[in-house]
Amino acid sequence: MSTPHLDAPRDDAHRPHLDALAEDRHPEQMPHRSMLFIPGSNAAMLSTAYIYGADAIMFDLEDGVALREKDTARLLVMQTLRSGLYAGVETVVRINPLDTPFGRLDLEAAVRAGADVIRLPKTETASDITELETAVEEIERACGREVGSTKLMAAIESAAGVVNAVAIATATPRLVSIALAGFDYVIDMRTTRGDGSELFYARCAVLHAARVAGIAAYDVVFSDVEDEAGFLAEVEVIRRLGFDGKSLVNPRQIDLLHNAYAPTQAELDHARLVVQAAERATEEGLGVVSLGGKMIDAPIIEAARRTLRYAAASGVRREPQGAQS
Ligand SMILES: CC(=O)SCCNC(=O)CCNC(=O)[C@H](O)C(C)(C)COP(=O)(O)OP(=O)(O)OC[C@H]1O[C@@H](n2cnc3c(N)ncnc32)[C@H](O)[C@@H]1OP(=O)(O)O
Ligand SMILES: O=C([O-])CC(=O)C(=O)O
Ligand SMILES: [Mg+2]
Repeated sequence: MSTPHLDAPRDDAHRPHLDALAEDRHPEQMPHRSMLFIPGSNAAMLSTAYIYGADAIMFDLEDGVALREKDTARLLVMQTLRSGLYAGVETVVRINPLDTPFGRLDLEAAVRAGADVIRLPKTETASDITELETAVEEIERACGREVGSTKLMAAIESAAGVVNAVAIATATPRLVSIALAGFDYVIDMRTTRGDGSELFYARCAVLHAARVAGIAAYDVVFSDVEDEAGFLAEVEVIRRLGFDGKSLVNPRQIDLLHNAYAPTQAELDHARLVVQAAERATEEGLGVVSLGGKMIDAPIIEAARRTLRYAAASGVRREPQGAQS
């Protein structure tokens, strides 16, 4: 099967002058749309996946790796992190839970090799995160990594995790994002994946927790990589709810997701006008900003800046073939 977007040059024609307009390029202000899972035991995927353009790459040591391959996967991921191949991408390592025989070994390897973020699966309580933080700090001190430089993220995979989502999301400033993990969650809830109604409460709870904490929120993986329409329908739901993005299992899903999060040309044009009007008002020392006779307030300016950031990251939305006028 072919690998779309592998050889395609980045299409910068959609991105004129946007970098200058998206004024804040600090990593915390950048979109967190896509986090691509790579099984840590798959050497071929590890050696090529930096080319796909995901916002973050997640090297998996947990459920995507067979028991007999746990040690090999840990070594492979460590070597990959040290290789420098992923220098331009946010690197995330999903470790095994700390109460398994592999968790501490995974953590030690990931922190020492310089992972940007540790993803803790099956997080159920705030103390799961504070315990992780204590262990990370010990390793940072032991290996000379700056204390606090390893960020954390929590994956919520159970009813307990959902109920404790706010406490988890606010457990430490090291926590930069939170993800809902649908497969384990529906098992815990004694249901199955369906039309999305089975995830509605959990999605809202995780999302509200993320917003209270001021961190990014990732939605569940969509496992049928052949079902493009189903994937896009799910993306539209989670984008409308307010998720920053999704965990992904296949490179083909990256561009579909980024395009769905890109603003339309009309949204971009409006955002530019709003930001320009706001900047003019600041220069002229005016307290109130007006555009076309309408007052523009802070939330509108913030939304416009967010639109520019998304456009800077992925250009203007391409409509599906046949939908263009
Ligand atoms: C519930 C959970 O815990 S989910 C998390 C654990 N699961 C995972 O990590 C699954 C990761 N994904 C995969 O293994 C695969 O994408 C599958 C099994 C879902 C689909 O496999 P395929 O149908 O073979 O994928 P596809 O045909 O699109 O592969 C095309 C190319 O993309 C590569 N590729 C596929 N998935 C990935 C990935 N996640 N990361 C990097 N490269 C990938 C393939 O190696 C292949 O490369 P090649 O053309 O150089 O040979
Ligand atoms: O963490 C994820 O996104 C995938 C996962 O483990 C799950 O759905 O159970
Ligand atoms: Mg899981």
